[in-house]
Amino acid sequence: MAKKPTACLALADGTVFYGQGFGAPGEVVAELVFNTAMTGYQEIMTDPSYASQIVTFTFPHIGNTGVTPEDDEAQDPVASGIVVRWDPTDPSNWRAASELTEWMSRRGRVGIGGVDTRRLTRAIRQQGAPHVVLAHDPDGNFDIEAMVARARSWQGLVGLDLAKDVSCAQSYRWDQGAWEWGKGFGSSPEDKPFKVVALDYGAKRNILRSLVAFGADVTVLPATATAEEVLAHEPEGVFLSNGPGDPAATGAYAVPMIQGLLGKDLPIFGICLGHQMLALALGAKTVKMGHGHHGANHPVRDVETGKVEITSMNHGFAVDTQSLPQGVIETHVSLFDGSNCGLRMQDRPVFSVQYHPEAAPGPQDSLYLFKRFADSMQARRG
Ligand SMILES: NC(=O)CC[C@H](N)C(=O)O
Repeated sequence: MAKKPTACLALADGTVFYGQGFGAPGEVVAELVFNTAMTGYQEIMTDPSYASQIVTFTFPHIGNTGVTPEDDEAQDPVASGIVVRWDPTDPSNWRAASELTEWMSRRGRVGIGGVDTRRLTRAIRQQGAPHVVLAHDPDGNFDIEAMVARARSWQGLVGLDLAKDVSCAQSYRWDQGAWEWGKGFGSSPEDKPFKVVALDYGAKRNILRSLVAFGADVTVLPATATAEEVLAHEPEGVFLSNGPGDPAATGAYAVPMIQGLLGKDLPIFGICLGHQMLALALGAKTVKMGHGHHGANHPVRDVETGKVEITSMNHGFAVDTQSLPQGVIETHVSLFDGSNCGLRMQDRPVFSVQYHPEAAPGPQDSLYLFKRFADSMQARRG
């Protein structure tokens, strides 16, 4: 006999998927996306850019590497919930410190297993990321009509400002180390680290580690810091982080802060939300995509060299290429749909990318961008 469903997922169009609940009981409303990465579910769930989103994993064996604090991209899981094909797999990796389901229960995150994720992914591709309600009730009581109504009336991510909610409350110095791969810089005693201010709009830890790996001494500032507050640190370069929500909704703080830095002859490097907000500050526009890009194998072409990088991606908004003003060059494009994936100012060391050179999870093809940022700070020293 089929098991009684203990979780269900209701889409705003009325489609309902039943399955087995795991993690914490509860009900969440969010935007539903799919992620095609074959590994790294923990990094994905703790990436602050996933606030107010539920992630469908197209890879079926979720749980197989367990969970380890070393792989957290933030203090806690941030994605509102997850959808998987099978019940979570038992951990079989030597690094596992706990089990996925137990970790999710402790951290109050909802999951549903036993869902036909191929069918669901097709629905997401056709509809564009739908608004959904995910409920987990061990007794199996669901008010489907109320769930669909809640999904329908949810405002969605367009216009939603989430970056300042996931940002740090106070500034701090990143002292939790670097990855090994950037080493090389710092090997000689004359190497003086570059003073970098990183604006935290929901920064992934691996970005901060990567900045340090390429020679930075990183001070992290809250999302609402002003240009004056940033400049008071006398940075040699400024980094703009990834983050959740609509970039256009940060117009009250991030965009004017960036505009205040643009005239200052400072290297600026942005990733994902940071890229989008830099584009807005330069006078371009951002748009909501259909189902967005979420995965660890997206091909991107470097327009200037012709080289193709395989990249990690997580975004549902994009910079409108047509809106880039004069003096701002498109540097990278997605080979999946031609959307904008990078820009730079023609006459200044100001550049950004839509994808994630820090990986976590994903390939490390694009690490050179951290080196480019370090090189521009070195050049400024003269
Ligand atoms: N990873 C990110 O920084 C995401 C940026 C933005 N929230 C988007 O979805 O496009």
